[in-house]
Amino acid sequence: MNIAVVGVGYVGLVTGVSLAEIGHHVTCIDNNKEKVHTLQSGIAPFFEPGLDELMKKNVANGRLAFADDLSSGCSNAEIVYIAVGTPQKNDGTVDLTDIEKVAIDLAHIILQDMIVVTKSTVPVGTNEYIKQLIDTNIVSSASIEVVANPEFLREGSAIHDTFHGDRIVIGSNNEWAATVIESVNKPFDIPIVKTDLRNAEMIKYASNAFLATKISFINEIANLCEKIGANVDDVAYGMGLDQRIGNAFLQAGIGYGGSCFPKDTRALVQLSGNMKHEFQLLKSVITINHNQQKLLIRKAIDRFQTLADKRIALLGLAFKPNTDDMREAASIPIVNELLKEGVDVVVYDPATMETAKKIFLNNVQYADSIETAITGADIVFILTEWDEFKRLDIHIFNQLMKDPVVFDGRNCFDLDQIKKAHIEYHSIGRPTVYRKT
Ligand SMILES: NC(=O)C1=CN([C@@H]2O[C@H](COP(=O)(O)OP(=O)(O)OC[C@H]3O[C@@H](n4cnc5c(N)ncnc54)[C@H](O)[C@@H]3O)[C@@H](O)[C@H]2O)C=CC1
Ligand SMILES: O=C(O)[C@H]1O[C@H](OP(=O)(O)OP(=O)(O)OC[C@H]2O[C@@H](n3ccc(=O)[nH]c3=O)[C@H](O)[C@@H]2O)[C@H](O)[C@@H](O)[C@@H]1O
Repeated sequence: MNIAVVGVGYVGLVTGVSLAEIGHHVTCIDNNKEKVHTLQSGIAPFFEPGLDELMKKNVANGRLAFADDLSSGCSNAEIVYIAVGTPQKNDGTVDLTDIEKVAIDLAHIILQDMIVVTKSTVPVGTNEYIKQLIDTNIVSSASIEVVANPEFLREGSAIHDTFHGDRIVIGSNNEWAATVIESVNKPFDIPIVKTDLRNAEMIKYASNAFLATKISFINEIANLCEKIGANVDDVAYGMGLDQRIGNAFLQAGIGYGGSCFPKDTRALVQLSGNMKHEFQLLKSVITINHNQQKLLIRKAIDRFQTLADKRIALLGLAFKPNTDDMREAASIPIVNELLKEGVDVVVYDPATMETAKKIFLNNVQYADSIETAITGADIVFILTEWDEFKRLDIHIFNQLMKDPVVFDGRNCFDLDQIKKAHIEYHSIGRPTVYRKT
């Protein structure tokens, strides 16, 4: 089918490329001309494993194109996907400005009947609002139907997730539109859940909130494990074997970040508040996460009393490995707090250095390798579990630091391995390993 995708961010670009890969003719549209220009020159505007190859392949076979203008980009489209951002406002509610703009702009250019599919994460009721906005502003006699098709991909494995997802949710109050979108997605060969608009919107928020809850839960267990002398990795393994619990999302650490869990959990708390329903559990999940992000600093202050004038090397700035995204990464509050404590901060990340420079400016030093970062450091904080860190020969800390003290916020190393090295090692929810004297 002929499909237009509006918004070429993580979700829009991956959606457009994947729909082209399964045989549709897709035009990806963005109002950021620079982004479109970059895409037209064959370069993806962000790092995502496997995306470049698939993008180039489908541009070359004529199924994928890019446009910076809604009208020309949608000229042949039978279906338009909306994948623009839905950021958070200061009060925690969702900012629907971009969604509203796309809906009204579409109403001005739609000339033939069309299905409008929302990929963006939007509060319950938004798809009905989109239909109402288009219906009241439409200039032609065409009619539209709306479908909520929330996205479940993860950054860093977006292509894999799209082709091997657990389910595709198709929400519509119109059976015909739902059936068309079901057939569009059939080649993915992934179980399809057909439901109504509100259920589909709620499935997305409930899923993200549940995953965030799992993370805060295991982090609380980790904090308790430290106090009672247990090891959270072993505890999580033992819990996860129970299929009712499952082993995914039980990795203890310094909390969740990224462009979605923090925003979507706050939005759901807000949405419940609007319905005069206090979502106590989710509020606690958010508070636990907030505290967890600063855990390494509390541990370091307990250990050293003051961090003033210490040189601390941060390994990892991205909110998780395999992405150059630092949105709501734990590294940001950690750096800000360390600077307040008077710490001399040096940072290294395999993918986010350019982004980091825009955030931390001249307030930190930027290293071009792990070795440069840790040379002469008093303390190392590990904030992201990049493979590059997990594969490190841990003796490197002895070689390049005087009295190596490592605070690992992602449990990158096995404790038995650490015991063989001559370092002091603090991790999350596991016993501290002290240097042999
Ligand atoms: N990033 C992720 O991993 C996931 C994101 N989501 C949701 O998907 C939505 C999009 O997220 P991202 O792709 O991360 O956003 P993003 O911020 O990376 O990209 C949004 C794009 O929309 C463009 N845009 C904004 N207004 C426009 C307009 N009027 N016309 C054309 N283009 C316009 C922007 O220039 C930008 O390129 C959000 O609602 C997010 O919550 C859902 C699942 C995963
Ligand atoms: O709505 C969204 O945008 C997406 O949000 C998450 O995807 P993403 O944010 O890309 O990354 P995750 O792999 O879920 O990790 C999120 C955060 O949780 C942390 N995390 C994850 C898993 C875990 O066990 N422990 C843990 O601390 C990660 O370090 C990271 O900071 C969801 O996993 C996707 O299904 C969803 O589509």
